[in-house]
Formats: sequence, C-alpha cells, structure tokens
Amino acid sequence: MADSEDDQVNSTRTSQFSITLPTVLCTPEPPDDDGVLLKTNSFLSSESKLSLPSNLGTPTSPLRLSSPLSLPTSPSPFMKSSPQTEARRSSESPQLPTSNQQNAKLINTGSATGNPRNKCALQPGHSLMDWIRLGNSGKDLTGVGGRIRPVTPQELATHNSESDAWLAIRGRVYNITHYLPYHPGGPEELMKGAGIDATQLFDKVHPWVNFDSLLAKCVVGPLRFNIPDSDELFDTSSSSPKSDRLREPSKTQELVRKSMENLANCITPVRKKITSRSEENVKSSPPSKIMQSLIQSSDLPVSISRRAAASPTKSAEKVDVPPLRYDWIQTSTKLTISVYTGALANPGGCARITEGILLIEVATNGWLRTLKLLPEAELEEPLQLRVYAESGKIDVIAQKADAHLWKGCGEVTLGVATRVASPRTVECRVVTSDVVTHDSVMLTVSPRSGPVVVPLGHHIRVHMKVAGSECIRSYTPVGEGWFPHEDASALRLAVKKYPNGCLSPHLTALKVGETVTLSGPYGSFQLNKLKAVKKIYFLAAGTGITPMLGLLNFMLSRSNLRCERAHLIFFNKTVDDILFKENFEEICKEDNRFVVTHVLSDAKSSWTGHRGRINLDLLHQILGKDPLKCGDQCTHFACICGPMEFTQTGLQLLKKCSMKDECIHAFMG
Ligand code: HEM
Repeated sequence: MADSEDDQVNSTRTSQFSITLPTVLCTPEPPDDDGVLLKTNSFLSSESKLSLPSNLGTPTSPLRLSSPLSLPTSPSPFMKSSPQTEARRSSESPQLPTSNQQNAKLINTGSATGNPRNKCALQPGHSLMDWIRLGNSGKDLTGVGGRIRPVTPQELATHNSESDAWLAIRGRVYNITHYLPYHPGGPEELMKGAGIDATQLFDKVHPWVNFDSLLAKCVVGPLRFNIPDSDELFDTSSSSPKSDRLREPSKTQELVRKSMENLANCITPVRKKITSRSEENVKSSPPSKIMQSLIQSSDLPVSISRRAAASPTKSAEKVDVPPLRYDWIQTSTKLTISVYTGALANPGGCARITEGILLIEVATNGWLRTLKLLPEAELEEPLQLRVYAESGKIDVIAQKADAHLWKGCGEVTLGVATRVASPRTVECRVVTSDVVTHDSVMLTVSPRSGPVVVPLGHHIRVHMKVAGSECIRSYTPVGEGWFPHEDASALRLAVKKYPNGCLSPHLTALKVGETVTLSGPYGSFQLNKLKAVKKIYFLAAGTGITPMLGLLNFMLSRSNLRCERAHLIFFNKTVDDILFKENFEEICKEDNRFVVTHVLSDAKSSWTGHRGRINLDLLHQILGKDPLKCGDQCTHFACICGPMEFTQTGLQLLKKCSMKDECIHAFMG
C-alpha cells in the first residue's frame, strides 16, 4: 500500500527500524528532512518485533488502516456511512479473528516522524470507536462480573490463552480477552503480555498508550504479591511465589514502592471520606498535600507495598480523589470560575454551556472531575479557558447575557472523581489556515462544543476518513503566543504537507468553516518533573519542535523557581524549513536565558552555522563537554523530539553525556 509518501517513507526505512507510534505530535518528517543521523540499531532491526516507544508525546503517527478489505467502521465525521456500511457494521460481532485472519491483515503503517510501524489493520467492526461502543454496551468485559478483587501472580499466570487472557500493567490486572481483536498491534503482540506483569513489555512498545482508559471496563483488580514481609517484596533471590513468567520489579517499581511506603507512613487516618453517591453538592476544602500525592500516584502499583495496600483507603484502587476546588469572580459582564487542580498538575479540560448549565470537566493524571454551575442568571458563549501551569489553576470565563452584578454565582455541583474512561472526541471548525513555511500551514481549529485545553507536552489526534480509510495523526497544539490569533481558545496545529501523504494534503486543504475531528488528549509527559529544573535543553528536529514550545514558555515564565537557561538545538534540512524562526529570534533578544542553535543538514554554502545531523561531537561543540552531566542533585532536564531515529540517537547521546533517565523526556514519534 505505497500510495502515500508516508508509506514510501516507511518502506525506505523498514530495513533499519521497526517502531511504534508517537504520542504527541505534529507531522511526519520525511527521511532526510530532519537533520537526523540515520543509524542502524540492532535493537530496531528489521527482524525485531517493535520494541521502542514511538509515541511518546510528540508528533505523531499516522494510524493508517488502509486496506479496503479491513476498513475500520468507526463513523467518520467527514463521510457519512452508506446504509450498506451501517448494515454491515450492525451485523458485525466483535469476535476474535483467527490468527490466520490476523496475519493476512497485517499491514505496516507509517508514523508522523517517518517510523515504520508494526501496526496492523483491524478487522471490520474493531476500530477504536467500536471498542468504545462495546465498552459502553453494558457487556461485562472483566469476565468476573465487574467485581474488583485482588489477583495473585499465580492466578494471573493461568489466564494466558486467547479465549481467556489477563495481563497486569502498573499493578493492575486487566481482562484483555475482548480487547485482543481491537488491539492495533494485533492480538499476537498483545498475547505476549497475557498471564504476566506486562508493564515493561508495554512500556517498551508504547508507553504513551492510555491503557487504563482503554481498558477501564476490563479491570479485574490489583495485582497482589503473596509476600509475607515487605522486606522481601523485591528480593529476587527469595523463593517468593512469583510466577516464573512474572518479571522482577523494575527500578521504577522499586522507587514507587519506596514512595508508596513513605506515603503510607505519613497518611493520617482521619480523612473526610467522599460518599459513594455519584454526585453531591460539596463545600470543597483544598486537597491536602498527601491527597495530591495520592492523586499523582494513582496509577502506581498498589500491590507492591503491603503497608500501602493494607487499608483500602490507601490503595490506588480506592483513592478518593477530592472534587475540584473552585472560586469565582465577576464583573458586570463576565463571570470567571477558577478551578484548582494543584501545582504542576498539568490539567487538561473543557467547558461548555448545555441547557443553561455551565459544565467544566478537568482531567489530571487519569482522573476526571466535573463542576456544574446552574448560574444565577443566564450565561452565554463563547467561553474562554485559561490554564496557569505553575499553580494548576484553570479559569473559565463566561459572558453574562445581561450586564449586572450577581449576588452569588449560582448553584455549584461538584462531581466525584471518576477514571477517565476513554479519550474525548471533539468536532472542530476550521477557523484559519495560514501558510507558515514553504510546506507547512498553521491550521487553527475551534472545538464546536466549547474550549478545550490540552496539557503541556501532550497531544491530540486528528481523524479523517480518506478514500475509505481512516487516517489518524497526532499533533501537539501550538500554544498561545507562537502564532497570532484572536481566539485564545482555538487549537493551532502546525501541519507539514507531504504531497503524497495520507492525511496532510487533506488537512492542509481544509477550508475555513469545514470540520475536522480530534480526539485526546494523549501523552505521558509530567510537568512536575520540571519542578526543580534550572537548566533545560530542547533537542528538536523538524516538526518535533511543537511539544517544546509550551514547555519553553512555561520555563521562561516560571517565578517559583527561576529558570537559568533554556537552550534549543534545532535540527532542520534548510533555513526555509525552520518553523518559528522569527519567534525564537525575538525571544533571544528579549531574554538572555534563551539560546537557540540551528543545525542544518542540507544548508546552502552561505550558511555559517552548524551543519550535519545529531552526533556527540556536535553536542559537545554546542554545549561544551560537561553541562549535561547529572550530579547528585539534578537541576537540569532535556527534552527530545523528532523522527524516531533522531530521538533514539539523541537519547543514546544524552545518556553518553551521563544524563540520568529521569532527567530526560523523549517525545517519541
Ligand atoms: C503488553 C503487551 C503489548 C504488546 C507486545 C503490544 C504491541 C503493540 C504493537 C507491536 C503495536 C504496533 C506498534 C506500532 O507500530 O505503532 C501496538 C500498538 C498499540 N497498542 Fe499495543 N501492545 C501491548 C499491549 C497493549 C495494551 C495493554 C494496550 C491498551 C489497552 C495496547 C494498545 C495499543 C494501541 C492503542 C496501539 C496503537 C498505538 C498508537 O496508535 O500509538 N497495547 N501494540
């Protein structure tokens, strides 16, 4: 299926790399477009069955489900399904295809950053939308009646067949039997994790995948190790009853164990318990620091610390996430509701007015919390959403229909926190499409249902049906300040056009007023990693710059801890390919903490700057020998984003420079 440049890119690269998907992102980089050192990596050989994350938060991936025989059946916002399609869809039952069928359908797809992918076309009736539909159908996907209960490794190990498959990730056991035919990597890949703690496997392939949302309806319960003494928890030499197939806990788990134990040590037993009613009117009190930590760690294994797991209220499974705290302020024409999610919580969210009620939804760390306001008098759209990254405050600004001062804001209902069940899908209207370089446009889209906030360093996916195939590609929205536009709530996507690409020619051809569907947000970037960072390095190639923009703004505007230096090393092919060049020049002029170094792989002879692709000598030339070395107390951080080869090479180089893993974030694509 080499009908697009994306495919061509893939085929040229398949012999070298075999990757996965991006998480954040922008647009694909053509093979030579990014100043990347193309390097054969045995880990990523053509034989290898994909192992690397590719989606981490960066520009993205075209999820091309392009076989005409295996069209996904999710309804497209752009093409109405024919009655035949509808009829076929309704007659399709989500049964597990045989492995032969699956093999026949395997199609390599391309990623936005030009990575060959091992994604396979799904059987008809097995698209993401179909999976969401199945999840909402009321069918018991847990296989145990939906009753959460602890699972031992031994019990887990017995559920390892295609007709009965369980898997554990981050301390939680999921029944994946029904998900097998919906898994974009194919059931066989997913079966590699059956019966075991598949955390490492999962993280190797696609750490960005929001598994807990996707499998929210498949939770069997926490994974419990039957280890009598917490000292033995991770003693690999002990004859603990761990299954042979269970992996030893990772370093991360060990860290988590310690932090959970610390947490358990300092939790005070007296804590207001939120009732089990789904919603209640609450006079909210600020979440304590401990509660905040619990919220932050809510994805962490609950089974690894006996102390932490001893009390149900202390386990991640049972964490009571407090409702949102809120405040309000008014002028005669506007009402502002401020919701507080916690410092550096990096919230995502949306707001809308439905039947006179203002509904605010905020997601942090996989938890969704809501605030409903029945206003004292009528409110009108448009709404505005503003996020203050440092404090985690979100302001929702609404217009009053009649200009006067209110006595109160109205009746507020705070919803109890629920797990984010699945990515949101929003239909957006194209507001503008502006040419920004010879081959890129800035597409500004406005969500129809009201403003949407994507957390910093996270991305959305654009879904389009093109010639009967669903094309999906991820983009990191370009935040405020990088491109002039009146509508602060609109999302701006930097789209690079590939003449034979799957999605970009259609996306860049969209006219003002047309619609496009986005889903998300997706991503794994945690803003609190930057809490103590004083020096930040951004290594970006091509459209891999987009996740860096918001972070750069954030770092330079911090007042709690002043950033001392932000250095962007930006790899492109030619000067004309450099996105946001003038913006960077402006910032350099205004703020001497920011430095940008351009590196071009195909520069004209007149170019006096750095040339070539990413390599150690170049980094040393630009940064000096030692600045990246991590000391005992790390106060520096590096972000890297670009095509997979670039990111992988960059990661290796940063590690060679003695940077610790925890000081690096790769937005992989
Ligand atoms: C633990 C064993 C697993 C293995 C070995 C595995 C393997 C793979 C592979 C090889 C791909 C295709 C990679 C690509 O080219 O992008 C893939 C994609 C994917 N897998 Fe898995 N997978 C596993 C578990 C899971 C789980 C538990 C989920 C979530 C419920 C999941 C959800 C996905 C999704 C959503 C994609 C598409 C990725 C994207 O669009 O970014 N996988 N997987």
